Amino acid sequence: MRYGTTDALDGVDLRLDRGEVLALLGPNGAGKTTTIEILEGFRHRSAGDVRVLGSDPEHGDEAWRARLGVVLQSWRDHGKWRVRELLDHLGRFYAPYGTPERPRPYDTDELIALVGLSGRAGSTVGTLSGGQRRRLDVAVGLVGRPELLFLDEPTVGFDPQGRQEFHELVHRLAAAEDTTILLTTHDLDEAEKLSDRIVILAGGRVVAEGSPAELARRVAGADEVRFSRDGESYVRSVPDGTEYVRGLFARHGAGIGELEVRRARLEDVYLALVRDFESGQRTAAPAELTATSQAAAVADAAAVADATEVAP
Ligand SMILES: Nc1ncnc2c1ncn2[C@@H]1O[C@H](COP(=O)(O)OP(=O)(O)OP(=O)(O)O)[C@@H](O)[C@H]1O
Repeated sequence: MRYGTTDALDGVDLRLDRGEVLALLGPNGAGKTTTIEILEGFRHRSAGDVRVLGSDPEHGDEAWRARLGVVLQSWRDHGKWRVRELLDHLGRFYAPYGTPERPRPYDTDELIALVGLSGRAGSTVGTLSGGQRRRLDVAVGLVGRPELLFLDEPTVGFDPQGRQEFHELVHRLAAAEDTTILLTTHDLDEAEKLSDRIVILAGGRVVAEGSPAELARRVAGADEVRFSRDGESYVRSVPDGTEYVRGLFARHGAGIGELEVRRARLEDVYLALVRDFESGQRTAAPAELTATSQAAAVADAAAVADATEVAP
């Protein structure tokens, strides 16, 4: 994807399997939104091959579109509609595309309950709080019971309880409804909790890819062990915390106190990778992290060259 003379995405190659939850992470301007807008068919790519649910998004018809759910970063209109009315209305567009396995649309009240808006079903959209508005955005994305759901920073403005309920919803959608989910977030804890696989973009390129655990293992001296002995405090950075602690007790037994083991978190890997990238040390994913799974392709994006934009 090129804007003018700037490559916003270069050589991005990704694949999602049915029922998989993939999180796209990366600093501001990394190319996350551009990637998902290309996959949604909202943006003409400059070059490269893309297949989403078997079709090129630029040529996707209504029946194809009905199988997708989209939650954009922000969406402001319909202020005078009431929550139930709006979802009822939008749901009607999906009715012709229902199948026995995937009845469309969702029952409106069931959907409202699913996103935790039952108390506001009769309220006008303009009177919702920021977090409630975001829940409605998620409901709009879900109303057609999508097979593939795009979520661009879905939990911005959610309170902790809303966030947890949303995480449960995502797990339920992926497990019970086999919904494939591609999400972007700046919340690394959220990415770690929600996703089967994480792709980290920086400067329009994939700089790392793997499960949260695989990525966490990438940090050298991954575990941090803190303890005290004879009144002195120690901090050690070691590859395997369990083995180190075993040795510690074998040598010093009851002399060890205040033990704390901290495993490497996704946040450590993420910050290290982005720092490397920004200092010019890393421009592409390490080979061992780029192997992707072989199962059915849902989305495949690649890019370089010249571009025009289409309105969503
Ligand atoms: N319509 C546009 N015209 C020109 N450049 C654009 C356009 N849209 C995005 N860009 C540029 O493309 C790059 C990627 O932007 P994108 O919005 O995809 O990043 P992002 O990873 O989603 O960022 P954020 O985390 O801030 O949402 C940025 O450098 C941005 O300035």
